[in-house]
Amino acid sequence: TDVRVDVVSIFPEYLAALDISLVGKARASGLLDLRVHDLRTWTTDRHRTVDDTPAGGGAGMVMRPDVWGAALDDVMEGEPAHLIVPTPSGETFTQRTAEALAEQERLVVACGRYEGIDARVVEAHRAAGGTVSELSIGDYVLNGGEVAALVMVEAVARLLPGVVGNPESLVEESHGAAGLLEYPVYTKPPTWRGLDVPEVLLSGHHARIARWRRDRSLGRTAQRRPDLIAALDVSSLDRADLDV
Ligand SMILES: Nc1nc2cc(Br)ccc2s1
Repeated sequence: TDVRVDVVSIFPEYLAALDISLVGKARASGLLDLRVHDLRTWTTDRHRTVDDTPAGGGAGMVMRPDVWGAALDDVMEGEPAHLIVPTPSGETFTQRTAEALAEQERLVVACGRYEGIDARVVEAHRAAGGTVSELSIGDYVLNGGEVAALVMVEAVARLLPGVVGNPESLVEESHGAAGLLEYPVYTKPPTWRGLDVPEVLLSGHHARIARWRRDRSLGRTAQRRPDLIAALDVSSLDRADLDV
């Protein structure tokens, strides 16, 4: 069944990038029903106010629960959609998260700005029986959730059957099932600016090529992401890999 994704933001034009390329094709082909909404649609005053001062004081502004509540009620149309709230204080969004979200039929992404959204919006959704994921795309602070929404929607959309032309290309990739980083890739010409493609890749020996690639993935992962080595499911490596 097709996936419906609704994104609510005060900068809906930020999400226009999703009209391009893969996600754009998925939308055009009906695989992905992506709708973007302007939060200010649900404001109640002449100034279309979405924020107010933080309870307990402090700098910045907080997004109002009443405006968000009205928006999410409308967007969800009574259906129990999974609510995603990008936030620097969220759990880290990983490829595993993307795989889990790609199983959902409906996703609603609430893009916060300022210091965030009044916590009661998430609390009310849970109290109404809804599910919520508060997710961060990394340990850096953005100015709002829109960039995170772009990242998450793309990461999920490309996992939907039919979105990526060749599903094969989904198998071998960084952070894939094996949990390793990708090996370096080459194409023609065999020599370029005095630099050669590694001989083994031109040898036609598929077992050797596979071994070279596995070695390079392991080496790269150990070098750049030792944290992934710790998490590595050793059983996914065949014996030949271990006598490195
Ligand atoms: N890493 C992230 N930073 C931010 C900042 C704001 Br403001 C909203 C969402 C996110 S996700």
